[in-house]
Amino acid sequence: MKRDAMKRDAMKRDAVKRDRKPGAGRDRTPADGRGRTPGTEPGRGPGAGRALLPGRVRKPVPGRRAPLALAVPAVLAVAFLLVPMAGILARTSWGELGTHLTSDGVVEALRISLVVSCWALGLSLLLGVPLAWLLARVDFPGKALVRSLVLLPMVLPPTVGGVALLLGFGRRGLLGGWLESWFGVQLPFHTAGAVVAATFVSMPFLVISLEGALAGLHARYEETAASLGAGPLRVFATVTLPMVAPGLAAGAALTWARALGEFGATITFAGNLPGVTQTLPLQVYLLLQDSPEAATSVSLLLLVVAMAVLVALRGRWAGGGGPVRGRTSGAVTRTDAEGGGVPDADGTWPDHVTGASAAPGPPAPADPCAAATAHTGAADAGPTATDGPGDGARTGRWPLHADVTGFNRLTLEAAPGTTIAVVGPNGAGKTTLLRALLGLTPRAHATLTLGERDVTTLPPHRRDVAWVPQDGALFPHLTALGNTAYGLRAHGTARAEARREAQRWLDRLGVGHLAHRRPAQLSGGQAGRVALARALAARPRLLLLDEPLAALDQSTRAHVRHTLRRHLAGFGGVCLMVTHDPVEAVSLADRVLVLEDGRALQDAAPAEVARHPRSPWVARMLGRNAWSGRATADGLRLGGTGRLVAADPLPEGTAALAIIGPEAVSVHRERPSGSPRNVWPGRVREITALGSRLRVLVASPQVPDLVGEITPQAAAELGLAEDTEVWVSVKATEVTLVPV
Ligand SMILES: Nc1ncnc2c1ncn2[C@@H]1O[C@H](COP(=O)(O)OP(=O)(O)OP(=O)(O)O)[C@@H](O)[C@H]1O
Repeated sequence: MKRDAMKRDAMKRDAVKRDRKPGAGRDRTPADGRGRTPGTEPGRGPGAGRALLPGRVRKPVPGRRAPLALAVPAVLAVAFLLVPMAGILARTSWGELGTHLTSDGVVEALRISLVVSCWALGLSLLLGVPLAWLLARVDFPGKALVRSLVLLPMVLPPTVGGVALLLGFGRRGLLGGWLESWFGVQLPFHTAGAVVAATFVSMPFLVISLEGALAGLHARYEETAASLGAGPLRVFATVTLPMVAPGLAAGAALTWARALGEFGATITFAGNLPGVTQTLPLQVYLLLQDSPEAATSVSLLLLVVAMAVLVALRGRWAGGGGPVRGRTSGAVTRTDAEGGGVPDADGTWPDHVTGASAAPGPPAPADPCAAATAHTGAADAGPTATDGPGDGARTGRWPLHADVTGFNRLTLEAAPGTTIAVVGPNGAGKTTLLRALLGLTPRAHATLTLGERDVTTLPPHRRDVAWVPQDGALFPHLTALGNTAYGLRAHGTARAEARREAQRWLDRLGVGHLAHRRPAQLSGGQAGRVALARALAARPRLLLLDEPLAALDQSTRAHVRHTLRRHLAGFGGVCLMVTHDPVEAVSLADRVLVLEDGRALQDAAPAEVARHPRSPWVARMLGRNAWSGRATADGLRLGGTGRLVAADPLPEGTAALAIIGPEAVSVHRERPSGSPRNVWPGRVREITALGSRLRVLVASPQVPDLVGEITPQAAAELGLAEDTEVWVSVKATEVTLVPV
């Protein structure tokens, strides 16, 4: 009964809260890399990387006219760039173009150029991709210096670069002699030397472009993939690379184009040997002396290639980091799955990547608990299983024990199947607690045992702890089905079976018909359900939900809450669910854990928390008035002169909270006579609708603000409006005192 009453309360409160809540994309701290527009993380990464991504520039305001003082120099700048290009076009001998471009020398130089630029691109990818990842993802001493070093060849005069290469890799260079005597490798005057020179000059384009893209890709995509069971390399291949594909493609194209046009470093380091190191730019230089028309023709060729690359890149630069919600086509270039170890859009990687057999596995159990058990069997057979005999894993039930230190300081014990709502004000440490349990933050450390298995020292992908971050973090390059199958594939389920089971999960969550849509084509609520399906399908032993229903509208919220309750009921692990929503806390949780400053202020059943909230924040979250003070013989002395009479006083001097339900507050136009012991004058500050009732906020000079709840009819009869002078009263029997 009490619980029902509390739910009703909470529902009302929920409606008010919804009005206040800005919704899914609400502001959050970027701490630990969370809570931003999906896919992007402003403020991180090198400015240089961003500078190479003109597509990120804010759209111009339509109809805005440029001030003359800016327009004139801008036009001059364009003209300055255009005139030399126009010069090439104007002076080209079009009749002889074919002859010039097919002469032996030019064809040979073109061949060398293509060989050199393709090798330079290959080398840049091989070395530059890991370097970009390191710069974007890892903090290490001297990082700024390394980044400057990477960028140096872009600003260094190429001839100086060539000299530097000579002194490093030339015959008398630091490494040159050693390279020659040990490996017989000579770089100067060899094509390999031209490749080295071109790589030296062009690799920075790849690194900064990719670093910018990686820095813009929010880490939670990779973290979520890890929580679904994917190891670091798999995460890199199946999430990171596909999501930064536009940035990588842009960087690769620029790198290739720059290598194709390389001149200064090549001639200084590798020389100008026809058929060996003489590339097209060197050929242009030579032709300029003997045959200026031919030089113009070859220049035109290089100009056209460079222009073609830039035109082809137009719009793709914008990809940079992760795709932004709502951007549909072209934002993410899917890397082909065939043989590449990259998932297809539906989700799943070729079996050779997962090591799973192509044969369909056993049919998936119909309910999640059974599914979890089935998975456990597989996991236990694997090399990571450390469960001892008699482990709950065999029965698919995993109690939780966690000792958390650092920012959070608490011990958590929970029986299998327990759902704990984690509540607390902003900054209380809710998300930090989840991240500590995942092993994702250095800010708090959790000693974690799930079943008999101590996972404390295991990396996130081997903990069997699934995480649904606040915005779901669906992988934008995969369909809903692909997202849901991700964890199954990471755990080695064969492709066909993973897809079948993923489809079943989507069906259960009511989004089966959207299986082939990508996240950008889903509404917030649909995406939330897919994120839940994905986490549940991964068959975790501990499920972490960070405000799972926050993005949903009221009716969807009710539906998904119902579905979630059903699935959580069959779940053999523990579920921790961060929420600001009292309805969620009350209707889904067996326990409510109240955090404040990283500590557990209260950990009790929802009804108990509602009856005796130990913090004003929780009381208010549950829609109740909460005043703190010190117990007196007949009630509570509030700060200042305020007094409150309670029917069940606490020992005098006890620090306590007085909890008053809004329905217990009566509002009058005249001072009431009769039984109420608590009567104060006040003024209506605000009236808000809450379902079929009104909440009236009254400010009083004698006590803290008080919220009362009345019917619209009563409000009309009292003639209430903002600023109306009123009296409020509360019976002593309606005041609950809770020691804090
Ligand atoms: N990476 C970080 N570096 C430094 N401080 C951080 C980091 N992440 C979080 N914090 C701080 O730790 C405290 C707890 O943050 P946390 O995100 O866990 O709170 P929360 O309870 O989840 O808050 P909210 O309700 O706003 O999501 C806050 O004071 C926050 O500013």
